[in-house]
Amino acid sequence: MFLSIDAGNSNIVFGFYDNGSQTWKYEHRVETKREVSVNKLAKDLQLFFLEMGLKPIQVKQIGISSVVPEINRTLISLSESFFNITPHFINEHSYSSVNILTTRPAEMGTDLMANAVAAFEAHRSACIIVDFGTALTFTVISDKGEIIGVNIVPGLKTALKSLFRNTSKLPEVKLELPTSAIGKNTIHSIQAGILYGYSGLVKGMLQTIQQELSMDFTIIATGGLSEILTNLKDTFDYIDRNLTLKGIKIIAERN
Ligand SMILES: Nc1ncnc2c1ncn2[C@@H]1O[C@H](COP(=O)(O)OP(=O)(O)O)[C@@H](O)[C@H]1O
Ligand SMILES: CC(C)(COP(=O)(O)O)[C@@H](O)C(=O)NCCC(=O)O
Ligand SMILES: [K+]
Repeated sequence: MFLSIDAGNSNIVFGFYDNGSQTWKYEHRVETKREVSVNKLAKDLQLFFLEMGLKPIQVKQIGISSVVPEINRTLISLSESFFNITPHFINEHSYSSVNILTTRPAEMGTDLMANAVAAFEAHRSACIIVDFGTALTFTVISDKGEIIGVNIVPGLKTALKSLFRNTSKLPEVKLELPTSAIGKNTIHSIQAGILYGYSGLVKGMLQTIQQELSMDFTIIATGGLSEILTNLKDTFDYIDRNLTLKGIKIIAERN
């Protein structure tokens, strides 16, 4: 099995690709804690392996993308101690063949790079990837697979949490699309505001980008919150929750 580790600002995702069935057969998610120890992660994984009837020796290769530098060392140590494998830790040198048309290519999140590589590998067309994570990001890729640019907005949950934290009377609500965009009580008002507001943001951003470049793109959604805005299902050509895991595997295997 190949193990992709995708360390995001909210979750560390361990995705296991089974070569036999050619599927992402197992997935384990843990909350991202900046202070986490190797031991704690190893114990979590051990329990997961026990539940799934897996053994560490079944993992033959590991690729890691992290946008949380505080835990990089921990993830590398975990790969070495739990799996006895030196992982491919993705950095800006891992994808030197990809043309990045931004002014500071090294700054770009390796998760966004992984998304871009996986999307272009699958579709071979100009794409925009909308990643619904802690941040909501739009990554624009040309029909030659070049990274044209990125757009970063607070994610749905991040916006909601910030509203809750910065007000006295507003509660943290469930991220569920209400039937009406006009709120009739506080909870409904927040849900309508965040969910219909973000639907408009996503549609508007995609339209603005496509107009600016005078071309159409294949639109791919990914990330933990990619299925919350159910009213956007016609806006996306594809929803692929495993896009980042796939990209990590492709990049690691090329290196
Ligand atoms: N299946 C799910 N259903 C609802 N919320 C989810 C699901 N998966 C992840 N989330 C939440 O979505 C948010 C973004 O998750 P994720 O895409 O993993 O973020 P990141 O990549 O920034 O760590 C987090 O708050 C996470 O708890
Ligand atoms: C934009 C991000 C915060 C997204 O992270 P996530 O929401 O997946 O946790 C991450 O890709 C990042 O820290 N990027 C570095 C800045 C950049 O991509 O330009
Ligand atoms: K992510």
